[in-house]
Amino acid sequence: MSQSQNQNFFARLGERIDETGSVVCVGLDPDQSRLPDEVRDADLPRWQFNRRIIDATHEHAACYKPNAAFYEDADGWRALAETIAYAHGKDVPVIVDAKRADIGNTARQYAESLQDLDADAVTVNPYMGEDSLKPFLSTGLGVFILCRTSNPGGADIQNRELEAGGTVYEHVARLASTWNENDNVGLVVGATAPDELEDIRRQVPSLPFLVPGVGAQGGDAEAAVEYGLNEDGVGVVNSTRGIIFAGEDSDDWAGAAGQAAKRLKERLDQFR
Ligand SMILES: O=c1ccn([C@@H]2O[C@H](COP(=O)(O)O)[C@@H](O)[C@H]2O)c(=O)[nH]1
Repeated sequence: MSQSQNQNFFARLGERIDETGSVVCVGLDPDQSRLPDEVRDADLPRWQFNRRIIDATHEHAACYKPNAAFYEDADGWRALAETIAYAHGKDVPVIVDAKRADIGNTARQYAESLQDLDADAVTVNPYMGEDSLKPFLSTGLGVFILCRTSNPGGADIQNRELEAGGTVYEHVARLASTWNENDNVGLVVGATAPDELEDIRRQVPSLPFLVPGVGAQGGDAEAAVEYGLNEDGVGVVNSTRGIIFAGEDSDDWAGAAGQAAKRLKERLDQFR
């Protein structure tokens, strides 16, 4: 277990938010078809890209969020491990957006491999129920449970009304509270669903949210801050393509990412 995994994730995240004055979660999804020429021929281009993005953005980053989908090959896993170590060197916690869950025996392997990678937190999918999440909940990892996702189809299942009353996403939010025995549970709630964000915040005032969907997905930044942060001001708002590819056509692509992270921090600050 790393030093960062010894401290409660949300306590550490709260400290980082205080240190930087930022609730920006910078996504690190190094789409290989969009990497600048400068890093394409390097050893581990995704890692070289991330290193430059981290250098340019860390002052404005409450945390980083690499999405596992962009690393799921042999070189990718190495690039992800280097990226996490480098972010830690800058004192920034890392959420691996992996949306994991499985039967307990398999989920244990997922949880162990994320701990080996030195992730600080992970996203998980609640669809398979409590036993599929227990291996994550019982670690030192922060665990963000998908509650109301930002994609257009997020409403298909998550907004369904239950016969017993309330919606599926409300049920997930309530269950998540009961699974929070180790104070390490948060929720993923998209900024593209501001009404649901407000509703979920009312149901669970103390859980921190990871709010994706501002930037490229056009979500509501004000609602993301107003409802994404818990009563202690802990929670983060993610933007990925809007930051890391802000300078896609520029020679100073890393500088442009730094400026985009700073601009988002300042925009979100207006609502804190
Ligand atoms: O509901 C969700 C859950 C996860 N994501 C992930 O966040 C980033 C968003 O990237 P943008 O470029 O800022 O759109 C990406 O990794 C998604 O897979 C999400 O968008 N919505």
